Amino acid sequence: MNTTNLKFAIFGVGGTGGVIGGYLANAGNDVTFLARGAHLAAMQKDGLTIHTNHRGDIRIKPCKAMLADDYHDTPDVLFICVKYYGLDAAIALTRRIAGPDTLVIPILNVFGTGAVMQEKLPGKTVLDGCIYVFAKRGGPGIIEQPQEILRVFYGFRPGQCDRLAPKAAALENIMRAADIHAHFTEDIQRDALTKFSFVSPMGAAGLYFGVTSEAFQVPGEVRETFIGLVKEVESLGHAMGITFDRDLVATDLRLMDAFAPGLTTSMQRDVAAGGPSEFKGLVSRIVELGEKYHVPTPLYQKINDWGKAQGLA
Ligand SMILES: NC(=O)C1=CN([C@@H]2O[C@H](COP(=O)(O)OP(=O)(O)OC[C@H]3O[C@@H](n4cnc5c(N)ncnc54)[C@H](OP(=O)(O)O)[C@@H]3O)[C@@H](O)[C@H]2O)C=CC1
Ligand SMILES: CC(C)(CO)C(=O)C(=O)O
Repeated sequence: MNTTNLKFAIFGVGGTGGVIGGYLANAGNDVTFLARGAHLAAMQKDGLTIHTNHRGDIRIKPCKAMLADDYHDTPDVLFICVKYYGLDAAIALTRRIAGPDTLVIPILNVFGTGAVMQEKLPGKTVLDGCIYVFAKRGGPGIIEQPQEILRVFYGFRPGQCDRLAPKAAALENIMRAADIHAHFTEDIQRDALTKFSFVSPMGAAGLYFGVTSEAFQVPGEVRETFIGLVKEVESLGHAMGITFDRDLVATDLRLMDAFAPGLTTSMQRDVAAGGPSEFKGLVSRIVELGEKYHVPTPLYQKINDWGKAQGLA
């Protein structure tokens, strides 16, 4: 298995896919961006530009970009970077293009996405993953990344065949060389739920109170609700048999307190834009899991009921 020159395909070139693919391509890797519409047309004509606040503009030109339907190669690594409501298309694409040696890595915020995909894709290797980044699409061909944070975790779930572990380990080095803080972790469920324990409470409370990052950084109802939601996720994790390697409340508060003012989660931005959102995967899912594992989730229930009344769930 050649792990020195990996071929990457990125499905979904928005905030996350644009940054992962853009950094990899900028470091000289072979990256194909699978996109659509005016964004695709702009990438094909003018390349992909990532505006960052910490290292200026990153420009990928020429940029290998095409419609997913036009991709007929077999990538070594396929990053799935669409929203949860785009997962059916991701599953169909993976079924068609992933080979026996392809690592498929979904980085979605919705905990458990890899297992959901794997169930529908026997014979493929779908890991689980998550990402810490703030990024969104600007105009066509443009990604905005206003914060420096960029960490990607991925790994095999317990019991999953890890025949491709050497390739997954090589990937970690390739990503690090591209300035992506990658972690090929031995406990992706722990690490993905740790990430979830931040983004879900921030998104849920942010929507419920209609606030952005600075409101979480001062004592009061917003911060207390955030802490309460983190604790509910933590209890659920314990009930699911996950052992965390850190205090989630302290970790999540530290992360929150370091944020610039005015930041929101991608779910909040989707709701603000009036389109579909990941509310079901990020909020309702915890209520369902709470019922399944007999863990009380009163704050999630309250916000879920509110979200249902708003038409979000
Ligand atoms: N953005 C962020 O800062 C973070 C996001 N996340 C999570 O990462 C996941 C991805 O989010 P994000 O990157 O923000 O999402 P975006 O909406 O920014 O990007 C998704 C992209 O996928 C494209 N897409 C969807 N379906 C197809 C298709 N069939 N063919 C081609 N392109 C397609 C969309 O195109 P179109 O616009 O045409 O629909 C869009 O450009 C989510 O689970 C999110 O919660 C996690 C951490 C941070
Ligand atoms: C935690 C956060 C806010 C940044 O990684 C995120 O995941 C999101 O915007 O969806």
